[in-house]
Amino acid sequence: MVGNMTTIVDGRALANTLMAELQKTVTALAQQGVIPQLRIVQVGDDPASNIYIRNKLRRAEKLGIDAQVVHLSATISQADFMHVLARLNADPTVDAYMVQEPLPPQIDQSAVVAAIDPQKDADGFTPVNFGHLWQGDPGPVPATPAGIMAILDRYEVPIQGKRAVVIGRSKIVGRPLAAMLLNRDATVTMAHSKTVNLPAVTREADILIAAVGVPHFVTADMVKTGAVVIDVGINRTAEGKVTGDVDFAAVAPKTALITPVPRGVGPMTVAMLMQQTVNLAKERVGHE
Ligand SMILES: NC(=O)C1=CN([C@@H]2O[C@H](COP(=O)(O)OP(=O)(O)OC[C@H]3O[C@@H](n4cnc5c(N)ncnc54)[C@H](OP(=O)(O)O)[C@@H]3O)[C@@H](O)[C@H]2O)C=CC1
Ligand SMILES: Nc1nc(=O)c2c([nH]1)NC[C@@H]1CN(c3ccc(C(=O)N[C@@H](CCC(=O)O)C(=O)O)cc3)C=[N+]21
Repeated sequence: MVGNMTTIVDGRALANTLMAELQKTVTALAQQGVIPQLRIVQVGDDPASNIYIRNKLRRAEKLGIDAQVVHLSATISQADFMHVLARLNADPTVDAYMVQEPLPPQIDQSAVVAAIDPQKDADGFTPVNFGHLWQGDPGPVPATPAGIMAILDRYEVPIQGKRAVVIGRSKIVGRPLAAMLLNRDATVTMAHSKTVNLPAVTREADILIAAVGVPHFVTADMVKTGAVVIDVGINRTAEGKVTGDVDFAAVAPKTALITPVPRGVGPMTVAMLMQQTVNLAKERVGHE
């Protein structure tokens, strides 16, 4: 075992470093009279969403970004929801907004995402920005995969030519992350619930990313010695603690670098949302 050679990522410290850098930009914008405006659309009262949104508001306040929650009833109709989005699109004072997921079943998630103005798309979830990402063009991108790429870069993990395996193909993590890794010249495999003999696939990975939503899903036998392992999972235990998708105690000693949960990818997600909000505000000022 090479346990003494394992780097454990400190996502909170890295997020703090990036936010200190971003602070300079926010201060400079404030001197021009510009305060970045972020809106978070929340539908209902999902307890996990409450925690994430609180983290986002706290971070924004610290930076001097004006972030406000647009709170909608869990029983809102599709038509009323679309009106809210149209208002946000038309409001010239709003730089960026996001619709927190999950959404209630009566809401058509694809229609909602497609209705967001791509120039205000804080999450990079709109079809237009997804298209830009898969074409390798610039634009707003989803925060969680952006945070993962920032971790890889700041910890100087080589990506070009490496074999990356992403477990999970969601719109918010797996798919955009695969595009980002591909754009950086990794050889990317997207694994999911229909993948046959998953451990054989994951053992090939130089960079293994788990975005599954199942505690302890990635076990030591699935990991190549010396691999980089990124754990995206946020799973709540019966005792109310959060745990990732990786069996950390067993897997960490085999890895060159691993992210913990909490304090791994999660804080980076919030940091990337802030960065993107500032970027979109800068673009608005540039167009004025
Ligand atoms: N740290 C952060 O900032 C964030 C954390 N998360 C966390 O990441 C995790 C994943 O979230 P999200 O991407 O939204 O998840 P989804 O539930 O949308 O997707 C899960 C993915 O895992 C795949 N999967 C499920 N079971 C298996 C299996 N047995 N073998 C292989 N693949 C499987 C599914 O495959 P299939 O498509 O075939 O069904 C699906 O693609 C969750 O724990 C979530 O809380 C999410 C967003 C941000
Ligand atoms: N439109 C949309 N965009 C999202 O980006 C989005 C979403 N919907 N729905 C849910 C997921 C999840 N997500 C997280 C944000 C912060 C932490 C976070 O701050 N985590 C901390 C604290 C964890 C805790 O204590 O719960 C940590 O991992 O250390 C985690 C997860 C964003 N998501």
